[in-house]
Amino acid sequence: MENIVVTGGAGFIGSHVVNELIEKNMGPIVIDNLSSGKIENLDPRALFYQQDITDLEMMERVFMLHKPRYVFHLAAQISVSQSVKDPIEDARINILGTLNLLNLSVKYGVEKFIFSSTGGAIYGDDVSEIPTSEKEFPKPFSPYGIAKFSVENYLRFYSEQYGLKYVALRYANVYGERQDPHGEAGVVAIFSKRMLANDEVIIFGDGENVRDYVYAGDVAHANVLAMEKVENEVINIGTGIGTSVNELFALLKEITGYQKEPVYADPRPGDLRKSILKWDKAKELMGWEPTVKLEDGLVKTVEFFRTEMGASE
Ligand SMILES: O=c1ccn([C@@H]2O[C@H](COP(=O)(O)OP(=O)(O)O[C@H]3O[C@H](CO)[C@H](O)[C@H](O)[C@H]3O)[C@@H](O)[C@H]2O)c(=O)[nH]1
Repeated sequence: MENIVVTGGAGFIGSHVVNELIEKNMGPIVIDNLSSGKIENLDPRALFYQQDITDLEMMERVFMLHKPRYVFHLAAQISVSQSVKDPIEDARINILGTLNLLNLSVKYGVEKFIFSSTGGAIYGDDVSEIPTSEKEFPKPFSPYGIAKFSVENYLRFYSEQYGLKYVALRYANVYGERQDPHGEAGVVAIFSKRMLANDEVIIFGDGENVRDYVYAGDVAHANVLAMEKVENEVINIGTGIGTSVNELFALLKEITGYQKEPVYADPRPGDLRKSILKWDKAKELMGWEPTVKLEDGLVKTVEFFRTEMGASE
């Protein structure tokens, strides 16, 4: 069996990638420091190292031992607002941690490096077209987006200099089972959990900010297709469909049976007004398309939180 490393495999999106690989009988080796990932997220059939990507010595041991053919890199400092508060820490993990993995990938002969980048945080607000394609030159507005774009540039360098093949996937707003609703996580997880607990739901601003919500299972599938079908490309992964926070609230209200009205609060500083991604390139190059409609994905997500909350009562 080919060895495949998934960093961040105990995290939200990473655990979906792990599941998809296991379904395909490609049991992966997971590296995760459990800073935001959880052991419960992880399929027990995956081989697990609780290690930090910034620890070069430990990373080298894993690479030396397993000589992976493919690396899916999803471990990251995931909070945009945290990156604004502490750009150095964000860069330490998201840039320097990634460079550790890139150096080791070259040294130990990794065939392809599949990187989780961002669509929402990379293009910024001032775009020439919405839905936005990969042709748009990135103008990231946060240290988080700057770090992701830096890594994309390093990937190009490593491929030209050392022949390391790569794919960078720029995700829209990913939602689904196992998203962590605490702190800075995505709006779908936050709203779902609050509605199920009958807590207040807060909408920042007027609720007309628009996002492109893509289901985590579809994102996981895009990762596996990227491994199999393309090289040295940057590819958007989204649905091309925009949904406002007010619309999202209404959909989740219906699904959960929530009775309260939302509480409108001040706009969140730095929030984009509108972000929607074109996904034609993903279709063209690797035959990917979003398969789970938002309504259906929300039902699955709410079901997950309902079960999880029931289990912890
Ligand atoms: O309690 C909340 C939480 C969010 N929102 C609104 O919901 C929309 C989406 O916010 P998210 O925090 O879910 O996501 P962002 O669009 O800010 O996206 C950022 O946060 C995401 C977290 O899932 C990803 O990291 C993504 O890459 C990054 O750009 C925004 O208009 C936000 O103001 C609310 O109204 N109430």
